[in-house]
Amino acid sequence: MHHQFGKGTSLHFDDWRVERNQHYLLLGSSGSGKSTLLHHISGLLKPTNGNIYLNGIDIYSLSERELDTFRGRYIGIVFQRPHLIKSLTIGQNLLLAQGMAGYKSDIKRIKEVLSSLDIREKFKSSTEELSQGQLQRVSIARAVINRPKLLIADEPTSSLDDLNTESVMELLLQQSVLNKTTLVVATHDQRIKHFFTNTFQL
Ligand SMILES: Nc1ncnc2c1ncn2[C@@H]1O[C@H](COP(=O)(O)OP(=O)(O)OP(=O)(O)O)[C@@H](O)[C@H]1O
Repeated sequence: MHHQFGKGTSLHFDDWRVERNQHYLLLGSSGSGKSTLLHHISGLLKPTNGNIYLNGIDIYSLSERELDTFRGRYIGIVFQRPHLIKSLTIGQNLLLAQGMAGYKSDIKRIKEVLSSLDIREKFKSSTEELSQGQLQRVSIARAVINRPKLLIADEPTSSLDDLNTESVMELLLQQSVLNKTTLVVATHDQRIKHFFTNTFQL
């Protein structure tokens, strides 16, 4: 696969096959193209050449609208920062994620996911009432709420101390097992290497 940014950087990626329910670490130094590749596989950036198949579907053959729904249903993304909507409660943020994927509201599911992340009591709280660690849990909750096939995390630990790094990694692995989701974590953080047997080096 290949990506060309205008007349600037040209990136080449070897073929990468990701097996269902496995955990993968995407490693590469700064500028090697980790975020670009994550954008490709998240359905956010069409590669200049090459295809991305998820569940047998060539995702960039979908219309923009179909791809939006597909992404909401099958791909969960944990960004470095939570990106929650401040004017909504935690519960409402998760309801929105269900709606965006074309699903009906399922409050039982929301409470179940919040419980599994130990923040069930924050359902009615506003985002300002939560600590950074709790917000990161909400962001993991939002990523798994629709039981995606693929859970992607971009540098989830680079700004965390050692203790929080361990705990976020344990949560991501636990949630991927609980929701039967393939996990892909991109990082240059050597501290989390030992959590993975599968690595893809850029
Ligand atoms: N929108 C863009 N326009 C032009 N060049 C870009 C664009 N996005 C990324 N690049 C270039 O592509 C290369 C890869 O960038 P990318 O962000 O994918 O790397 P990365 O491995 O995620 O880096 P980091 O670990 O520093 O976040 C870099 O040289 C970057 O300058």
